[in-house]
Amino acid sequence: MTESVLVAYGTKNGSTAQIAEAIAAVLRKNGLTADARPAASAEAGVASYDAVVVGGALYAGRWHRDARRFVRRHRPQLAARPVWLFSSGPLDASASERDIPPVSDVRRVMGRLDIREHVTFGGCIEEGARGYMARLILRSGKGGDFRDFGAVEAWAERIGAELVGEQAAERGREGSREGSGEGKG
Ligand SMILES: Cc1cc2nc3c(=O)[nH]c(=O)nc-3n(C[C@H](O)[C@H](O)[C@H](O)COP(=O)(O)O)c2cc1C
Repeated sequence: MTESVLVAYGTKNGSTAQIAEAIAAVLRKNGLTADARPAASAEAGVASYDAVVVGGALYAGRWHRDARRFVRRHRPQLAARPVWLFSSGPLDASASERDIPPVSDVRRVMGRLDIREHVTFGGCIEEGARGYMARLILRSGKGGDFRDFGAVEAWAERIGAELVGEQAAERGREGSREGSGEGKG
């Protein structure tokens, strides 16, 4: 059976949702089933998925509340699956130039769940963004789109390769068990 991946995201202005969609699209290209869903939506249940990617926008040094709540709510199911995390935030090229360490909310998750990897991608704030601070950032000319979709897709390719590789290895083990007659009788 094809492995299925949930890409759950917490966003305020929509740019993290687009990163999640890009990740899901790459996973599908790799032959997996993948859904990008708002972390707050009821649909974002975990039980029917084999692996989970959770992403959240960064606001004032915090991982988006929906991403935090999602992890809290689904922790037992997440603990039983491969999990990757991402953050999106920096409004400059820094995330493309170096690894940006996880914020404390994400570090806390990493202390409680054995996740595969966390990465921080550049963020985006554009005309129409909600909130006084967002408007202030835009007015001061510090807005823009700093998301590096090449980096996002490369990361998703790695996740896809890992899952597809593990799936093939599992099938190989099942095949050799059947071949040796193990489990029969
Ligand atoms: C009020 C405000 C606070 C922000 N705080 C941070 C921050 O602490 N760290 C960071 O890397 N980016 C910060 N950002 C940038 C956002 O994380 C970035 O715009 C992100 O792409 C927004 O994601 P969203 O469109 O999914 O809501 C902030 C943006 C705003 C408007």
